[in-house]
Amino acid sequence: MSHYFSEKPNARREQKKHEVALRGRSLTFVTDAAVFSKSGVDYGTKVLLDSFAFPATDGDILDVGCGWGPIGVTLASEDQNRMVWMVDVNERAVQLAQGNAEKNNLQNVKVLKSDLFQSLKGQTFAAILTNPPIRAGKDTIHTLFEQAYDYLVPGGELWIVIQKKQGAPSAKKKLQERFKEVETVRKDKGYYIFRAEKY
Ligand SMILES: C[S@@+](CC[C@H](N)C(=O)[O-])C[C@H]1O[C@@H](n2cnc3c(N)ncnc32)[C@H](O)[C@@H]1O
Repeated sequence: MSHYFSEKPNARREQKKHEVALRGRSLTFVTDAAVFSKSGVDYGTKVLLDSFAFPATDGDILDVGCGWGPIGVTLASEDQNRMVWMVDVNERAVQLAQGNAEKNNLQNVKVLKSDLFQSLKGQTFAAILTNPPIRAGKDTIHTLFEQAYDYLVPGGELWIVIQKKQGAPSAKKKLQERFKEVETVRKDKGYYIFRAEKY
């Protein structure tokens, strides 16, 4: 069986085009088999996008585990003066996110294959967003939180969506060990949005 987070999915191709409205913008995306939420925008991703506010701090934005790119493409389209980075360990996701940035005529996007932050050494970000790879396990999620802290500028913000049943309360505790302030921005149908600010 091919999981959505395999590095080199070998599932058959099943490309589909979607016209979607996100944060009031009409965007075009292509999805494919073996990439997370291939049939359209995940509900948690939509709640995260609807909740997000760009930080006051200047600087780049990062979408970790970008999948086919709904988070990064939407934010790059909204603020074309910021560079938006998208990374995923799944090569098919990286190709789709790159193609989706191009389909929406975006110049301010960088898409890289990366295991968490590995391909991002030396970069810093004003905001990091993630609909995290829960299926990769708790260790990966905790590493993601810890490394996100290191890659944020002072005052930078990590935004995450996580379902209550997937361990939202323990994720919040973990974030509070490291970040100055952890705010529950929204709770919607069991999806929690957390905003964690770096000291
Ligand atoms: C829940 S999905 C979210 C996808 C997309 N951001 C969205 O909102 O539809 C999590 C993503 O994390 C990716 N992923 C899993 N392990 C990863 C890792 N170690 N480094 C980077 N990305 C990873 C998966 O391939 C998947 O695309």
